[in-house]
Amino acid sequence: MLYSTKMYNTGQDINISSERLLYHTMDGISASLDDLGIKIASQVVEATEAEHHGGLLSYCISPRPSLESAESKSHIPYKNILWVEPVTDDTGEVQNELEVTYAKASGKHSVKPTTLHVQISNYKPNITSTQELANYILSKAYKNHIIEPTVLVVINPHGGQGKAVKIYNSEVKPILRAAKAKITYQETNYHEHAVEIARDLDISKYDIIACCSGDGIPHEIINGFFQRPDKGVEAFNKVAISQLPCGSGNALSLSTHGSNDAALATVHMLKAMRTKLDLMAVTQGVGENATTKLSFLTQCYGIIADADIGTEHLRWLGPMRFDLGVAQRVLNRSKYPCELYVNFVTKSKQDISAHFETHHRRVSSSASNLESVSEEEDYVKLPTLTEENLQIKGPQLDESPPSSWVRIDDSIAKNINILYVGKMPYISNDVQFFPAALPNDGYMDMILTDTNTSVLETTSILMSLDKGLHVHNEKVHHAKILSYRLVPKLPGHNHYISVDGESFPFEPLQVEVLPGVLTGLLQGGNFVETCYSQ
Ligand SMILES: Nc1ncnc2c1ncn2[C@@H]1O[C@H](COP(=O)(O)OP(=O)(O)OP(=O)(O)O)[C@@H](O)[C@H]1O
Repeated sequence: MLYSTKMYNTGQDINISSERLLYHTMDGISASLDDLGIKIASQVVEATEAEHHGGLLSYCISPRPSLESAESKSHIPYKNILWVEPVTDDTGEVQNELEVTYAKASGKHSVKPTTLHVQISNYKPNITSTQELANYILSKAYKNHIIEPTVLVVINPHGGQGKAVKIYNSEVKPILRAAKAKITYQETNYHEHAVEIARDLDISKYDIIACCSGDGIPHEIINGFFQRPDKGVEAFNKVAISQLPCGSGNALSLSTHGSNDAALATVHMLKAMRTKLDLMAVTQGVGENATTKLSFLTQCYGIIADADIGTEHLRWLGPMRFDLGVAQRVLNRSKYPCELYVNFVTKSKQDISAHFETHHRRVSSSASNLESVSEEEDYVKLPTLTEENLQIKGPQLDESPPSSWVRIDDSIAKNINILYVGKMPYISNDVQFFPAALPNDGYMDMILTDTNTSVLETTSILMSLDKGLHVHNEKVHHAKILSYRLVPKLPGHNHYISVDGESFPFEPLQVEVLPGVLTGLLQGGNFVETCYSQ
């Protein structure tokens, strides 16, 4: 999947701090612990500042505001710490020093693991050995996260125009290794191989499936779980699914880890909070031919689906093919008539803002409560899923939609140019298409535009996608919904329906939310910031 060409940042990963540390990494420098991390003794910093005029060591990833308050120059926040263990001498005897491995800033938007030796002066009286001290720091570094997780890496070697394996080896693996994750490596050998991998997986072996790919592999893993005899109940309960951005479309990573950089996303994944995410059940066909697949990201009909999937033959053009495809269809006033039935939740854009604020505030405050709970009551317990949660409740496609569903007026439905429904805010690096999307509010966001809007206005709407401001344009229909049915009313030739960026049959489809099915890994239990949360 591919959306938009501009390669600047979401603004989420500029949180890498420019704070600096100045010392030789193996000196066993004096340090102390504070609430936020390891504080290097000020005299060490001063002495080494005088010594060094360049080659500074900088560090720090900062997914959430808690790091912004970290002290400058002399501080390694717990959030950056990947591993801590006692230093041993040549004979294997444990020394009074710790080896700390942490994520250090590398370039503007990335990180790499770096190691240093510290001597901590202040620690709790009940800590009686260097190993206990290391364990204590690790428990702070991985508060509400799994220490040494077992990770199944599923990698699409063709992802990211063939760069996925290289990105994994150079950026992802060093971070996973530094964090002592237990890695199982599995390449996909053909389309839908990841469905089989997830369907047949021994889930008892893994904490996380890390898809080193675009959004296609997480889509397949989720659907592989759904094909298990229990519809994936046990798998969804046990294993968190995450994406490390190695593909051309990395919406899952952008929306959850806030980064298109694979190393930074890996650190964020390791430090993220297990959080329940809603999925969407997409049904096509009737009777015995009815099939339901799960969608975690989007369904799309109209200009954007055609500009993405309908321009595959222009791959040689690179990412530009998508923008050209959209521009051509906007200028041609392309329209995509359909019948559209929607089960609305919100009636106005004010309702959406109010809903977002309430839900977002609730999640943020429960996440900060979790941060402040004692070390003993450490781990987040998620609600347990049952098969009931995966039951499809909507009518068959050959039955009438329920009377509570609104049929969209023909003045709009016959003139649609973009119908886009989503569950995650970012669909590409510079496009927050669904800025009001929430991880587990039980609703989808529907966005609709039609050709009653002028070319100029449509262009201006598309130009405001980077900041998510398009949703405030009065010509853009935006609502929180529970379910919908789309019946395309144009021939399928050269037209597409895309689900999570994958091409689906060009025929009627019905979609409903399945609340809280997927176990995902989110920073503080929320999606990254959007124009709604800022
Ligand atoms: N070994 C393989 N050979 C061919 N196709 C594969 C292979 N492994 C995975 N695929 C398919 O590649 C598609 C795209 O995967 P993914 O989203 O991970 O990558 P991407 O770089 O974002 O790709 P694209 O730009 O094609 O969307 C998926 O449909 C997946 O089934």
